[in-house]
Amino acid sequence: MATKRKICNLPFSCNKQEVLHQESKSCQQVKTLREENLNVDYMILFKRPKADNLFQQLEKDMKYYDGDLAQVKVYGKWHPIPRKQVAYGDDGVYYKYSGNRLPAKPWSNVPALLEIKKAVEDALDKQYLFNFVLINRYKDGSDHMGEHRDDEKELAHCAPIASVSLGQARDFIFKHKDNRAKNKSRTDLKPVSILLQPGSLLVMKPPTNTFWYHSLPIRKNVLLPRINLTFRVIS
Ligand SMILES: O=C(O)CCC(=O)C(=O)O
Ligand SMILES: [Fe+2]
Repeated sequence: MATKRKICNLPFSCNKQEVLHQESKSCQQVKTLREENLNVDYMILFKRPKADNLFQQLEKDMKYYDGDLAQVKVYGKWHPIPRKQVAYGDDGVYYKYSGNRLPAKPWSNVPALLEIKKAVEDALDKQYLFNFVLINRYKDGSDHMGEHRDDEKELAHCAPIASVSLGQARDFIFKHKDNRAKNKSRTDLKPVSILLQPGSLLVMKPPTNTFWYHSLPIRKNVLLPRINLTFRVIS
């Protein structure tokens, strides 16, 4: 069974984004991405060759979903996902995502996951204990993830989503909900792009996912695989 735990060590209000993250002693440099209601930090968590070594361990040990769990529902229709996906986490935790109910496999099946989770929690000054990670593997630049917000109600509203990238660097793009194809009422809020390097940690803090979509677009010139791990707190 999923256990309930105290999730927020600090009081959070959407007007006080600055309380959520203090720079970790282990991180040299934090790049901050700030826009209206966009509150994102970026840092290198694992240097080479450590990042390459973790990538190889995950390639060896990770078992991705197949069958129904490898599909997503878009506008009521099921499609194969354009990448591979799996979730790991605490016993009994699951995540409802794009029409699927993803049950977490045990952390202990993949020792490198526990090491990465600890490094992420340390980088965030142990303010959050993550009980779930969604993992996506992009075999090359044709695999991708469309524009979405991670705003499911099961996600603890006060906690960030901590995204670790390994393998090939890929572009990642934020778009404000009021400056997308169908609604351009805020054209002053331009898309924000960042190249996610191997070994990097991107911390998407509230209220980013309420206001900004993000995507990993197709990049035909990318020939090598990438693994992304989004650590989450499911309440
Ligand atoms: O692969 C990435 O960097 C994006 C992953 C993502 O947005 C997600 O898992 O929700
Ligand atoms: Fe996402």
